[in-house]
This record gives sequence, structure tokens and C-alpha cells, in this order.
Amino acid sequence: MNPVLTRFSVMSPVRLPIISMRFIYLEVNMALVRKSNAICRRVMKTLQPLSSAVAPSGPESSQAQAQCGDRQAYGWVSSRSLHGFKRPNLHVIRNQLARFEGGSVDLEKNSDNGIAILTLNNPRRMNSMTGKMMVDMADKVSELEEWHEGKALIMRGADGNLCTGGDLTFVRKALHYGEEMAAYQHDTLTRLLNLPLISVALVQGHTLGGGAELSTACDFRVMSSSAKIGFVQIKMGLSTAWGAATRLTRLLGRRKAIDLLCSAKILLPDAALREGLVDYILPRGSEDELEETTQWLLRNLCAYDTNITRVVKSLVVSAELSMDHYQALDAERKLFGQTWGGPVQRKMLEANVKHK
Ligand SMILES: CC[C@@H](C(=O)O)C(=O)SCCNC(=O)CCNC(=O)[C@H](O)C(C)(C)COP(=O)(O)OP(=O)(O)OC[C@H]1O[C@@H](n2cnc3c(N)ncnc32)[C@H](O)[C@@H]1OP(=O)(O)O
Repeated sequence: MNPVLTRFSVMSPVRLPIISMRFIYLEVNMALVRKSNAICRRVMKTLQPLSSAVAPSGPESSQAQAQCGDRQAYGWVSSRSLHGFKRPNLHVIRNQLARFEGGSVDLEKNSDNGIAILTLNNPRRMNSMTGKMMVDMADKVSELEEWHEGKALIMRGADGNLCTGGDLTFVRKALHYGEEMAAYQHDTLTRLLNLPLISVALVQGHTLGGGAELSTACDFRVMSSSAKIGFVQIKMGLSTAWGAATRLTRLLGRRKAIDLLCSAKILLPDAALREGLVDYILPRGSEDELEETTQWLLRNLCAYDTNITRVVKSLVVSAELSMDHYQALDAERKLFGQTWGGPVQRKMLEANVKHK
């Protein structure tokens, strides 16, 4: 007789539900593992190919690599795929937006310290954004997605203001085009937020409306002691165009998000810090606030190995995006397996580092 049938036929009726519960549990677990493998592959795609820091070594690592998705076999596509955002026809929107000229968004990548500077450049209009600047920003984010040597990104505005939102000249001409513009900016800013780089917005001067929205597309906000920040959209008869309601709610929770968005209050640095909107206030009288921000980053968040910093940032992104505790832990475990026993850890073990 079939041994499986024999086992079931002699089983007590009490054990049957237990067995089927176990079966369901195993099935659910398998589904979770399959899902987390997919997430893991997405996270791995954001990392540098054959990274020296996380390159697995030894025969046992080949299994871990196979589980996580073979980096070479998958090729190196941009981290755009990380958020799986369903994009409308961005090419068409891009062509429309590019017609609204003025200003630029510029990018400098410093391979020595691993920090890139993204500058909004429309200073005569306090770096408010034209359609062309939105297209520029999307292109610069794409460039950053392919920058595998980077650790961090600072977003700032030229000449002392971060940004005062949409350029009102552009806004007036594009009143028929709100949802498309929003879709375009959502895509760019989601990609920016999910870069494997630690991002910081340098909040200077007037950071209002869409400018405040841009700052929430970064991981951290460093604020000048003379700056002001406010979500003034509601005063302009608008809700948030560039995704800040979603990001602010994640950042601060429901109550504070509603408060900031519905009161349109403009916060000075102390209040912004108290609310948890900004993370650090630059010392009063700083001569070079960009340099101060760079040093803050290097001191606090960029002191360690580039690739492991990128892995950690990607893990946090995957944890937030997957929204599932078990999937996030699974991805975390697999990526940890890639750093464990890697060259950086071995070097640190040899150096007998003390964490004083
Ligand atoms: C589509 C995005 C949307 C969203 O997120 O949902 C928004 O962003 S809505 C918010 C749009 N922004 C505004 O409404 C800001 C309007 N501007 C102001 O309130 C003031 O300019 C200021 C930012 C408080 C600065 O005031 P002040 O210090 O007195 O300077 P000026 O007003 O003289 O400004 C200097 C210069 O800059 C021009 N400017 C500033 N912001 C914008 C802007 N968003 N669009 C176009 N131009 C802007 C301002 O007009 C002055 O230029 P001149 O008039 O040529 O001197």
C-alpha cells in the first residue's frame, strides 16, 4: 500500500487538521520565499557589478549568489525597477514639459568622496521649477542610477534658496497639464528617493510649496539657520503636486502631515527640527553651507565602505516598499549573507577595530 496513504489512514482525526495547517503554513512560506527572492533580485540590481566589498568568496557563496539572482546574468539595469512604479507615457509628457524653458538642473559627481551635488538653477526665480528643469532633473536621476561609485547625494538650489515650487510663469501656461506633470515628477522623485545613495536636501532661504515637496524626496534634510520651509500649496488652491502628502505621511505620521499640509505654516529651523521635518540645523554664520553639509554627511553617514552603504540603503528601500515584514527580513538575510565573510569584513576583523 502507498506509504503516504497508510500514514493518513492510521492518523487520528485530531491530527488531520494539524497536518493540513502545517501544509498551508509551508505553502505560504514557499510563496513568501519566492516573493522575497524577487525583491532580493531587484535590490541586487542596484548594486555595483562584481562589487569588491560584497563579492562573495568561497564555494558556499555560489549558492547564496544563485539564490539572490546572478548579478551578471541579470545585467545591470537602473534602480528604476526598484519601485515598480507604473509609469504613464513619460516620453510624451517629457516632450511637452521640455517646451517650457528656463533654468537647469545640474549634476556634479565627486568620485573622490562619493558625494554628488544636484543643483536647481533658476536663481532669478528662486529656483522655482520650469518644465525643462523637470526634464533635466529626470535625466540627472537616471545618470545617478548608473553611478556605481557613489555614496551620497546633496540636493540644493543655486544662490541661497532651495526652491519656491513650480515656476509661476510655467504654472500659468501649463494649467491644463497638472496630472501629467505630477506623474512625471512622481516618477523622478520616487527614483531619486530609492537611489542606493544617501540623499540630503540642503534647505536654504525660501523652501516653499514644491520646494518643500522636493526636500521630502531625500532621506535627510539639513537646514540653514536662516531658512524657512512650508507646504503652502493649500494657500494657492492646490494639493501637493509632487508626492509630498505620501512621503510626509510616511515620514512624520498622519497628524503632523495633515497639520503641515492644511495649515500651510512656514517653519523656522527650530520648529522644523522639533516637528521632525529636518534632521540638522547648520551652525549660524556658516560661511559655506554646502561644505558644512558635505562634512555632516561624511562624518555621520558616509564613514564606511561605499558598497555596504549602498546595500544598507537599498535594504531600507526594500523594507519600505515591500511593506511585508517577512519579505524584508528575507532580503535582509540574503544580502547580509553577501557581506558576511567578504573582503571588507575580513579586513576589519584583521584590524581588530574597537568601537570607542
Ligand atoms: C506646481 C508646484 C506646486 C505644488 O507643489 O503643488 C507649488 O509649488 S505651489 C507654490 C508655488 N510658489 C509660490 O507660490 C511662491 C510665490 N512667491 C513668493 O511667495 C515670494 O516670491 C517668496 C518666495 C516668499 C519670496 O518673496 P521675496 O523675498 O519678497 O522675493 P520676491 O517675491 O521679490 O521674489 C524674487 C523673485 O523671484 C520670483 N519668484 C519667486 N518664486 C517664484 C515662483 N515660484 N515662480 C516664479 N517666480 C518666482 C519673484 O517673482 C521675484 O521675481 P521678480 O518679480 O522678477 O523680481
